[in-house]
Amino acid sequence: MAATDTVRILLPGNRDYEIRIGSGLMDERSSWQGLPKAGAAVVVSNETVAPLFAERLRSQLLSVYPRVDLVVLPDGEQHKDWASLNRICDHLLGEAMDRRTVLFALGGGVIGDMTGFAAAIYMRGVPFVQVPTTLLAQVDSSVGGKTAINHPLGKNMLGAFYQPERVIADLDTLDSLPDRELRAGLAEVIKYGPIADAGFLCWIEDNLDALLARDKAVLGYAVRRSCEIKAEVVGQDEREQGLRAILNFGHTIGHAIEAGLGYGAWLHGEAVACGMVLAADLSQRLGLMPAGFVARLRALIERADLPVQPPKLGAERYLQLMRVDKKAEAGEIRFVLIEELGRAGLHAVPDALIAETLAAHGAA
Ligand SMILES: NC(=O)c1ccc[n+]([C@@H]2O[C@H](COP(=O)([O-])OP(=O)(O)OC[C@H]3O[C@@H](n4cnc5c(N)ncnc54)[C@H](O)[C@@H]3O)[C@@H](O)[C@H]2O)c1
Ligand SMILES: O=C(O)C(=O)C[C@@H](O)[C@H](O)[C@H](O)COP(=O)(O)O
Ligand SMILES: [Zn+2]
Repeated sequence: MAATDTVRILLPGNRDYEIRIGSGLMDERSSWQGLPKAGAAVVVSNETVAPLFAERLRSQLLSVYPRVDLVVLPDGEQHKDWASLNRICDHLLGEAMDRRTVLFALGGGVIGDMTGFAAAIYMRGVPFVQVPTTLLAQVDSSVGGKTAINHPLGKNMLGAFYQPERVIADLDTLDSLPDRELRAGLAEVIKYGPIADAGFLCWIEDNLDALLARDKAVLGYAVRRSCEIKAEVVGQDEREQGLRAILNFGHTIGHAIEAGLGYGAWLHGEAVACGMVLAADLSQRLGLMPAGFVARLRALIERADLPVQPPKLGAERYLQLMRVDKKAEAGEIRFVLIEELGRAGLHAVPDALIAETLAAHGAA
């Protein structure tokens, strides 16, 4: 078994938690020791992931908690909604779970975001642990405490900042992940290069084939470096008052694509990949980056077999969707743009330039 990597996220008020990354962590007793004590644990998962891992997790947790329940939700981004959130809350209340109860999010980002939100609001807050089983969740969504559900009018519009007790990223769980989901996760890995670490972008370019071939050591490094970058950013700006917005590179258009097409039509990572190409293009149009950067990022995204051509929703529809983006202020749409390789910032972009860029990419 490979060694476990631990990334620690340090937060204001002397709060911190560990992100443990490695093979076989699910079946390791120490993964589940030292968590808050409770009379019960509740594992939240979905119809796809529960049959794969829930019994293994449950049997480990039974050595720590006297009772371990399982809540199984329908699978899919279209179910990241009130109905699913209510199902978690209904179970907790129906079983009279007290405020010490520990929730375990077993699955991808959809389960992680919803379980975290349920933990944030149940009895005004119970502890929760992230057990991410997709690449996307291991490199991004399980870390940093953004929890949410979607609204038909906008992505992740209802949620809370609420940090987990620990993240257990068992690389072996990725063995069963469909290729399309692996590629979607790579979009968020690629994101970290332009916004924070030019060297990591080169490393991804050099190792993309190994990542796609699921080389465990290479995947492990991608997860660790991604978590290190995210932990560093979130540690400085937990509630997105400034710096943290850089993690939204590619998301302004990405979220518009997801909501505009209906949740689940494109995967989150696919929408972000395409959104990064357009945001890179905007960075060039505003004179921040040379054309070579746009071509380089686009080539990498294409090599990862991720989409670079946005759906044709029309400029007006895109603008309407982006006006409810969380980064928008007073109707002004703001994008995370690349300022130099490894550095990004938030920029207000005029509607006309956005429309021009969308048209240039066949989206208008
Ligand atoms: N909170 C954050 O900071 C943050 C960051 C990035 C993304 N997100 C959110 O995360 C979500 C996307 O997450 P995702 O890409 O993990 O999608 P997902 O949770 O829908 O999982 C993708 C698919 O893979 C399946 N799956 C999960 N693990 C598996 C495994 N080991 N083997 C086989 N199948 C498996 C799932 O059932 C699902 O069908 C979006 O809702 C996005 O908004 C949140
Ligand atoms: O953690 C963050 O901050 C991010 O922006 C990470 C993103 O990859 C993620 O998709 C996040 O959920 C988007 O946040 P939102 O605030 O735009 O909903
Ligand atoms: Zn994202």
